[in-house]
Amino acid sequence: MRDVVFCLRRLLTITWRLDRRRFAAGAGLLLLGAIATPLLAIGAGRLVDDVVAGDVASASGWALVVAVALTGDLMLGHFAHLYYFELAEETEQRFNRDLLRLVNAGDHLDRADDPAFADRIDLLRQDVMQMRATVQTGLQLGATAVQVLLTAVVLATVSPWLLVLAAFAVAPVVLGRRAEAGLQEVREAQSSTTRSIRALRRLATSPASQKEIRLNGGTDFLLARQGALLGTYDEAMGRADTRYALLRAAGQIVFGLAYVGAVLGAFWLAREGRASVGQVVLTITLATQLSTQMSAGIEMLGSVHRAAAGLRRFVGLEAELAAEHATPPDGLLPADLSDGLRLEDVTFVYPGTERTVLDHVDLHLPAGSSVALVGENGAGKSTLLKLVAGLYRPTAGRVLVGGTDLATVEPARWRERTAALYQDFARVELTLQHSVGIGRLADVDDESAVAAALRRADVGELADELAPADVLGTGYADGRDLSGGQWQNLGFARTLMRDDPALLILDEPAAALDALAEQRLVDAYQATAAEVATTVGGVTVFVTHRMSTVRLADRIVVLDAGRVVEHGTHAELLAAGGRYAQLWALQFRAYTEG
Ligand SMILES: Nc1ncnc2c1ncn2[C@@H]1O[C@H](COP(=O)(O)OP(=O)(O)OP(=O)(O)O)[C@@H](O)[C@H]1O
Repeated sequence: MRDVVFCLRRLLTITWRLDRRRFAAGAGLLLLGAIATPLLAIGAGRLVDDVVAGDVASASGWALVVAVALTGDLMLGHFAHLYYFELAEETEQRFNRDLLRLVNAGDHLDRADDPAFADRIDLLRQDVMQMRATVQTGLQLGATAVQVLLTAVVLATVSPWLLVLAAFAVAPVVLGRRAEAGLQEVREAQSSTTRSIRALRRLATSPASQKEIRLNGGTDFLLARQGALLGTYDEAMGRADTRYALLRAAGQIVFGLAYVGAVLGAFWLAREGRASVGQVVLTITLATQLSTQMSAGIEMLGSVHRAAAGLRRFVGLEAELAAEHATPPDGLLPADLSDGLRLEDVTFVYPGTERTVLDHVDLHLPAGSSVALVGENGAGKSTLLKLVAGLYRPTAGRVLVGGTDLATVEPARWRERTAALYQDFARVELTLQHSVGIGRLADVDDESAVAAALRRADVGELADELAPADVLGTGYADGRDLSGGQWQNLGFARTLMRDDPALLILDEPAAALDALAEQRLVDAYQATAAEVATTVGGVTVFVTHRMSTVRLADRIVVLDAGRVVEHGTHAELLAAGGRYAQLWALQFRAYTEG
């Protein structure tokens, strides 16, 4: 019961604050409807007594009361619905906004990269739907409680003994609650199965994976796996559902027996001359209403209970994130960044994993230099880029910017000075103007700034083909989808919206580009790197597997299994005859033999 009280108090307080007018109107109409139901029973009882006594005038009056109560009973709920429907929608929007904030809370990516976190967010999205429904259910539950109370009071006017019936009505509630709790436990125990089912569904339906799955005829394979998981889930839930139904039925039987007792008791009172025919009718009507109210109440309690579990998850995550970000660093960047970037004995392990991805890395990236990171797949290049961008904090060691530990700098300060295009660049499905402009929020609507960024990225042809107001992507009915390379080009332009970065990061910026576009990008990148170096002394760090681009860098750093194994200029590393020289020879041979 604590859960129910917690949920209703929290949720109804939120809805009350969101829209007092709709709340008051919806709740008021529901309450009036709640009063109409017992009034109907009272009117019907009195009407019968007047008919038996032949009192036409009074009978007409009570008939009118019955008619009004009946109309109220039927109509008020509908009118209330108009109000609480919108209230529920506002509440859903508010929770969705909060969820978005929670997902994007914090200045680091520790959470965003964590699949368990993604799963929690997935679950919270469903919880929000449940909470939306509970706004309506919560108000209806309040009205039902009032109905039950009034029904009990009216029953007591016939005979206080009839209150025993109301007491027996508690049995289905208690057993129903226990049944619901059991169901919830099984649902939670099955959460890893439902998580796998969701992951398979995503795999089978996401546009990114669908092509390959179809080509390989993998649909049946996925369906079979999903079928097996669904089988496990259905078996566990089937057993729980049966138990649930039996417990609820037991509660209803207890109440049913009490109901028969109450009706027989009313007959007995009438036969003894201690109750009128009308009071027998009243008792039968109220007892029937009580049964309906109790069973509706149990349903509603179950729904509130489910919402309470969701709300606790929500509040828990809020508290967790608030504690994590309680004291973010608030230091400033040093005015003098001439020392460039330094990694001092940096070791890194992704949160929730055990493998060391960067292992005691010491590195100096001088101001105004361009640095290429080279290494095999999984060597740790992208991870190093995320660390210098401040998206992750080193597990051990320090990243220094202009001699200041990045861990002490307010994250937003460093973000303002960092421009990055990552390997898994975003397809920002907005208008061309916003898709590029979002790279520097202050200029998001500035057409000339976007045009300049497109020019710097040398993607003029694409820009000529599109108008700033053209909507991009498949997320909109009239959106225009772009090729992978075109999206990457726009990503590059977005990165170049910042024209004064202290750090410019390009992680495989040409992976999706054709040869011509790649050459353009390399030229544009070189021009930008040179500009960044001379104007603001910025450092450009890039990752590419194409050695012809790597050689253009001032310094080359070779990573192997999370360690820096070589660094120097192209000429120095060739002369050293180490790993870099091998890689160079390999690609050079491939070209000449090809
Ligand atoms: N979010 C993550 N959570 C856990 N491990 C990760 C995560 N991202 C990367 N890794 C692991 O860290 C190691 C280094 O990955 P990283 O992406 O830095 O390599 P890379 O050198 O950039 O590789 P590639 O050339 O393939 O892009 C890999 O073993 C990878 O599996």
